[in-house]
Amino acid sequence: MPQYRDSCPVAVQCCDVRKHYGSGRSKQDVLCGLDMNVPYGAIYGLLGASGCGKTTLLKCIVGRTNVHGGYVSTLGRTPGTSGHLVPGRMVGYMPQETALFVRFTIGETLTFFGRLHGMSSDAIRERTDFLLSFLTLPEKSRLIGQLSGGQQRRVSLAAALLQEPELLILDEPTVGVDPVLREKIWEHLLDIAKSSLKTTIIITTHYIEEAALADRVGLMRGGRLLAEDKPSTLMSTYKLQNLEAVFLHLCHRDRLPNEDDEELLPSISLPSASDQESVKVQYKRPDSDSTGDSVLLLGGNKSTTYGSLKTPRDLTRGGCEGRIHLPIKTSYTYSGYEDCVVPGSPLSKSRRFRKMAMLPRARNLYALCVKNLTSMKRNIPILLFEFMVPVIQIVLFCVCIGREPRQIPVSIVNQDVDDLGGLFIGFLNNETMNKVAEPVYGTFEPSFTDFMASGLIVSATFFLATGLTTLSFVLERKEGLLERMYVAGVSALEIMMSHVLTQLTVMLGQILLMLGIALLGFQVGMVISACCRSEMASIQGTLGTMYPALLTSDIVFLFVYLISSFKTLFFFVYFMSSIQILFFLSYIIPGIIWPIEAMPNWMMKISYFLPMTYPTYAVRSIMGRGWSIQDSLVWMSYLISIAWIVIHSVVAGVLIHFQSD
Ligand SMILES: Nc1ncnc2c1ncn2[C@@H]1O[C@H](COP(=O)(O)OP(=O)(O)OP(=O)(O)O)[C@@H](O)[C@H]1O
Repeated sequence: MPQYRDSCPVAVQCCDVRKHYGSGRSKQDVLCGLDMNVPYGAIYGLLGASGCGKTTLLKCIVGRTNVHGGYVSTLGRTPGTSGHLVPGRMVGYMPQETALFVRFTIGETLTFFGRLHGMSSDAIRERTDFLLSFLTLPEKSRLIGQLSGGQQRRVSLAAALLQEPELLILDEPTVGVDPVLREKIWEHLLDIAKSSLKTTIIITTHYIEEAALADRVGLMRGGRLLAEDKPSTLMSTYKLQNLEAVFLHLCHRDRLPNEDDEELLPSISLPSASDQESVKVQYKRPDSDSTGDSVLLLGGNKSTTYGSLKTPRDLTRGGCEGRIHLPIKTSYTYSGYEDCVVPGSPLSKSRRFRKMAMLPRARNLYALCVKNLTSMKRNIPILLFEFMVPVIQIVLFCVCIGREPRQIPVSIVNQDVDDLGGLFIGFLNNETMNKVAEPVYGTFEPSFTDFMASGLIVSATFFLATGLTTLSFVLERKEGLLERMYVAGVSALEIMMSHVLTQLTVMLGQILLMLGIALLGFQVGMVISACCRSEMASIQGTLGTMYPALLTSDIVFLFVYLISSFKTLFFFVYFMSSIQILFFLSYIIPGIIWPIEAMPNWMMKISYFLPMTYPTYAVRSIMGRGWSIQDSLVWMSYLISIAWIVIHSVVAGVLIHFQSD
């Protein structure tokens, strides 16, 4: 039995939780000093109007977003701290959106999440079979995209139930589900909560009466709980027939802070209070004559309450000096569990950092790579497109550039006085002219075609990978899939690495295809000479240098993460149009079209630091001059590529971390 069950009977505890979005004038307070207690093994129904902050609260509970005040404890610890499996396999999360891969089958979807949770193949198969029959789903080979809306929601529920988590969080699971199935889902929830598994369930719903089946309900408004208790207790306390009436009654009674409460809110003037100083406060209930007093222990950023009075809402905002408005309206929502010791604390900066620096896990990488490859397999037109574009590029390039000139119009400027030259030229016609010598090749090594072909190969694959991976990220984020993967314990670094690995495979194929066309279709000299060279070193070098070229694609992921943090396709379009600028950065400055030696000195220096400059030169030297890994230019290309990868990964990781809210 986990340790927290002995020390604390609550699976989830929120104390004075505050959370806002935005800053400055656009700051929006979403959670305003919310307190919540979810007993272990209970079904907790979270009710509230649209936009009152339910989803935000759930995100705080699963550790997907940081709180700005107060603390959250989930299954005994602060969510998101290192070593805690929340987010991870201890929590099953069904978001509001269906959040499924539409091109996957039901079986593939559940296998993907099972792998992320470290389940064996047998366990996945067994649970899949059970969930399919329990949720009356069609056979597992059916594509998600071909299921009805209700069936898709049931698959989403199955993915949350798959690993039999200790905490199940369901954000409106019964929306769009028929009444029969809704009843069945509730039966199952009651079953798993009461069985030996003792799963704790938090469920949000707009169907208030459905929540009467829960062990405990929390009625939420304006970012805080108006009341929290057993449904029957709430109804008897307020002498009302149903939960809906209780909710309406509480909403009428409640007025949001700063409305017109001056005479109701007693205020006190405090002397300057330093950390851990205690202050005795007298208070009076607004709706009765009863009075009492309470001792508050004040801290710099926190305050703790002794007695029945809860933490003053304005304490943290205004600091410990001056007037404090006591939140009378919420001061009597008794939270219970007085003796509970909650081993949680606000997420500290050092903990955040530890979480960010987490090493990628092979299990997650494997599951993500299989997912990426399955996505590719299911999207043949896109895959063909990925291979066709570089082919078209190399063919057009070889057809149009570097060939022997023909049909060139020639004119002669003749300045002799007697116009004898003009007379002579007048006698010339197409038959008079005859070629007197074969054109001489090989004067310049490498030729212009050779010069550009290497750069083209490096950059053609680069652009396509950027666009397609970005698109996949934006869509996954938009459909809530990224959120779901994060809650399953996947890190941003793992998602990024899985895309690097799968794109590398595709890019290797693209490069071989382009080389084949350049060699067989157009006899590009440099490719021929590289292939004819028999020394082992040359072959190794040629292949080896492909890797820096491939790895430079990592720059993709900086853009990918920046863009995927925005939720609309607008930014994808914006990104694609900014390719104009990227053209200069990737074709002109790295010396793909024209040698960098012809640039001013300062520009040359900048060029050396760009990700494609060294790999392009290295490929050119290996193919044209037979250089190998021993040559400085070749190994420098590796170093520069690796440095770019590290820089991008760190920058992308930091950006994602701070944009995750
Ligand atoms: N990422 C975000 N950035 C800015 N504001 C946000 C963000 N997420 C939510 N909000 C805002 O916070 C408030 C609460 O949103 P939340 O999704 O938590 O509400 P909810 O109670 O779950 O609503 P519903 O029942 O309609 O799903 C809303 O006003 C919403 O616009």
